[in-house]
Amino acid sequence: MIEMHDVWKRYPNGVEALRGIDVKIEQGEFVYVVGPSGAGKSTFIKLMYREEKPSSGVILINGVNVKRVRDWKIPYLRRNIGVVFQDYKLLPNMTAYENVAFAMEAIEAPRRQIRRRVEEVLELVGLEDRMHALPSQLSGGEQQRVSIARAIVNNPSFLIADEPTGNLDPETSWDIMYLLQEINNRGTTIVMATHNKEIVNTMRQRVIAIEQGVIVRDELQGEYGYED
Ligand SMILES: Nc1ncnc2c1ncn2[C@@H]1O[C@H](COP(=O)(O)OP(=O)(O)OP(=O)(O)O)[C@@H](O)[C@H]1O
Repeated sequence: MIEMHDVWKRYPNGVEALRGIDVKIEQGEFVYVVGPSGAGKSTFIKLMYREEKPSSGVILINGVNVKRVRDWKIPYLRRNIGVVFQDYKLLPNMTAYENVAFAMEAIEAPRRQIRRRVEEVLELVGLEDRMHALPSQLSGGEQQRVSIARAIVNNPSFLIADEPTGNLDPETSWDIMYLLQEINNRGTTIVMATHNKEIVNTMRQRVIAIEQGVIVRDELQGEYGYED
């Protein structure tokens, strides 16, 4: 479970990106985070994987207060949280296989486990035939599949995605959504910030809307609710 209690985020330049966030996300949920540009969606998501720290308030990830986690323990916290970005963030000089394996090497998984598990997740995302390709040899949708494989390879409880379909055409975006749905069906909690109205309105999952740093709407089977 992810819990936030009266969470505020003030950046050093004085911008208050989040102003008193209270939220609970249970294991197994699929949650869309929507809202206008600059509303605080990315900040909300960055706090979950501790890319940013809250200025005040408490964030618990499976009961662990992320503020109290010492820096050297962050890799262990992150092991439980896979992250997917709009621009994939793959290492350009490593193959698809190596990009995914790297995430297991980082947590010092046993070598014999790595090969089996990396092949398994690349198969799950439909890339078993492309595993020795470099990112530059893959389409945007394929690169996003690699990044999803990398995010789930260590079996995290949570998958956090910031605009994962932002650079993809509508058809490829839907392929990625079906993949995320399949991962959610297997028990992984998914939190996804998005501007994709069609996807949110078709999937009808929980929707949290943020405006000016405040949660203004939190609905099960919600709608996108904006025009863009
Ligand atoms: N590192 C930072 N330093 C200072 N201000 C920041 C920083 N990151 C974000 N902000 C500001 O905080 C506010 C919220 O930004 P955030 O990126 O969380 O919004 P967003 O809802 O994700 O927007 P978008 O939909 O455009 O990605 C904005 O006013 C932004 O300019």
